[in-house]
Amino acid sequence: MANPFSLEGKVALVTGANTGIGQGIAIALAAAGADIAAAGRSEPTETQAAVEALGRKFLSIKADFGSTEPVQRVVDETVATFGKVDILVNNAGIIRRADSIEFSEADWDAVMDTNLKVVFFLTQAFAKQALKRGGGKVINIASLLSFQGGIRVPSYTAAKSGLAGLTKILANEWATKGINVNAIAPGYFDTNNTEALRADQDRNAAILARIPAGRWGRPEDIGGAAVFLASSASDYVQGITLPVDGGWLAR
Ligand SMILES: NC(=O)c1ccc[n+]([C@@H]2O[C@H](COP(=O)([O-])OP(=O)(O)OC[C@H]3O[C@@H](n4cnc5c(N)ncnc54)[C@H](O)[C@@H]3O)[C@@H](O)[C@H]2O)c1
Ligand SMILES: O=C(O)C(=O)C[C@H](O)[C@H](O)CO
Repeated sequence: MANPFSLEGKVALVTGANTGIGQGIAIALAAAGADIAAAGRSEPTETQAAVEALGRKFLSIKADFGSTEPVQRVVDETVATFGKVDILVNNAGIIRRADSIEFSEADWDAVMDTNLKVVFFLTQAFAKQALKRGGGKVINIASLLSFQGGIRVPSYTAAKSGLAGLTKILANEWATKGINVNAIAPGYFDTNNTEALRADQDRNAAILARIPAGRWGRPEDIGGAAVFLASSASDYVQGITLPVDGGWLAR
């Protein structure tokens, strides 16, 4: 039996792959055999070196996902270099924290645009080329706040809950057309995104006390779930949001 987790010959487009969770995912996909197109606004970092050390190709695409402007270009540039895109990982995302009573329209729009609207239109651009080629895999990076309310993050919770719903509708639409659409819900991971939470001693302690695994997640904790959802091992898995949370939701 062929290895169902192999990504040999596959091309993955990962947004926000130069840091944190996106970096963990890009390196794991490369270790499973995929070439990587990394689209985002930051410079290539150790992600590029790690992917190339694994013998895979790495393409860096500059893109600001604060609007839908770059979505078609990002898919086109990946296809121009690699001939196709098999796997899309919608990882780039932002968070804004404030009480709902004073939450600004600018912060609402920024989070909803980057974390939800742009994800939809990038996925649409990806699917147009994937459908012509017989299919592909979409992985959306959701959150525990796809399931729970959270604290002082109204637009983030709305966007990540919406992303779990979007994952289901797209899975429904494309399940017979060879595209799998699933999501991963990371728990509390030690990245830029959560720096402010670790800087607050009380909040940090409360978070750690609630995680059965007893520690923050690390970027390398997320790769296995991404390889599963990117590979033929998950061909009959559709529309799920898979927690990778050290047991947070089990508590
Ligand atoms: N850290 C956590 O605990 C946690 C938990 C659940 C979900 N997430 C999600 O994981 C994803 C990655 O976040 P992270 O924790 O690795 O933090 P991070 O800040 O290191 O990563 C976010 C990435 O998205 C990119 N990005 C953000 N806005 C962008 C824009 N307008 N254009 C282009 N790129 C942009 C950043 O450059 C960065 O590379 C996000 O969607 C986040 O919501 C994080
Ligand atoms: O609750 C917060 O303030 C967060 O930062 C949420 C985390 O980033 C994460 O999305 C939880 O899964």
